[in-house]
Amino acid sequence: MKIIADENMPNVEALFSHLGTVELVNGRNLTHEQVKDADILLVRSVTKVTQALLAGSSVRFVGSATIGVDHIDLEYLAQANIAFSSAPGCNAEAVADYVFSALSHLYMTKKLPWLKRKIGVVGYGNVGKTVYQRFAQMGCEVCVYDPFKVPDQGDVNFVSLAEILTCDVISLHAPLTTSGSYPTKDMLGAEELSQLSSGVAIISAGRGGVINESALIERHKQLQGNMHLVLDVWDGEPLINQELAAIVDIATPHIAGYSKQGREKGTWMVYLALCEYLKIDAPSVVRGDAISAGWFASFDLSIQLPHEEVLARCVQAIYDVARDDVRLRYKYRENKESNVFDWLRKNYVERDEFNTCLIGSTGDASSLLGAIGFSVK
Ligand SMILES: NC(=O)C1=CN([C@@H]2O[C@H](COP(=O)(O)OP(=O)(O)OC[C@H]3O[C@@H](n4cnc5c(N)ncnc54)[C@H](O)[C@@H]3O)[C@@H](O)[C@H]2O)C=CC1
Ligand SMILES: O=C(O)C(=O)[C@H](O)COP(=O)(O)O
Repeated sequence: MKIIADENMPNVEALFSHLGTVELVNGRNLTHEQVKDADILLVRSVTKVTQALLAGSSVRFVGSATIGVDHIDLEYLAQANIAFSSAPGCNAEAVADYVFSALSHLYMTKKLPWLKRKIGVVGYGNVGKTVYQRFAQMGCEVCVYDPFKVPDQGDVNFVSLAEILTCDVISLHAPLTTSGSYPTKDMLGAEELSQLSSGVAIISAGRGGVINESALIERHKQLQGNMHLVLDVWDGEPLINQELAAIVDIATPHIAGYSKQGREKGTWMVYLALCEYLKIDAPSVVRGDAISAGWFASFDLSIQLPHEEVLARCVQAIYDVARDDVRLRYKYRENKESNVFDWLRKNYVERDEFNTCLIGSTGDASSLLGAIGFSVK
């Protein structure tokens, strides 16, 4: 059996080699020629899986080690009887960590006191729910907009998009969609952005294109720069709008989900799905072999203040989003080519999830850290 796999899937050879021959490829430039005699295709979000890529090939299973599926023509796969599996939720914790690292950065650099502000989350799927629940458990005033969720889910504070636009912090976790009753393409356009107040913080870690970038630049001008912007995703990746990158607080190359554990979970979930499709028992590889432990086993806090600075110091010890912003800006200064974006992603400096680290004391600060995603005793 021939398996073609994106070279950026961690552990792919170790996990899949017993099923067939694994050939690693650059997913961004994958061609029909490369896949035509493969049986299994394993991709990440940079490969457009379309009829043009697969028609006439022997591929019968496509696995995407990602949450988002906007790069996959699902209709074509169904019609061509090609099985498909993605990795729902694999990196939801990683994206939530990114959000809290971004807020920690805004606190440490601009003293933005987010704990007491009104927070709005867009999208209540695996990522949005994780982010929402972290804020809710911390006692923050948080609301969420998701037109596809019926507002009967316990005490979740579902609101309209108009209300989200009144929030002090807005975190976007909707997929990119261009059809249906609530398409997300340009969901935050000029009209919506005009509702935002001065001093708002926007974190965009869903998909590029959900915010209209020209309208965002314009609104930033109108507010005389009094907006805090954290962008992980961009319209037209792997190119990024340099005018926009220049005005944002944090610019990263679509790596919000790139924790070591999140990426490993993606490969692992697709591996289990393929074993199921092939009707074979996944051999004695247990989850613990496929998902790494973190570098810092635990922290013992000597301070118990429930304060953004205590949270920020712990968060930044595990993952400081500023390092990814600095790397991006440095690389683009050196080289303006489009491959900078993919280079940064391919050569990503590993990071762990907060949950790999145990907080070794009790009290207000440790319960907030538990809510933020750390493990607590
Ligand atoms: N930056 C990164 O590295 C990553 C980005 N993502 C992106 O984040 C998105 C969300 O991830 P998950 O929560 O796991 O996906 P999910 O599929 O579990 O949930 C998406 C949610 O968005 C909602 N939604 C759809 N249209 C909406 C609209 N117009 N307004 C508000 N909500 C809407 C859906 O009802 C659903 O509840 C993914 O589709 C993916 O594009 C995911 C992982 C990593
Ligand atoms: O899971 C998703 O959805 C994502 O956005 C991925 O984390 C993006 O990573 P790549 O698949 O582009 O490596």
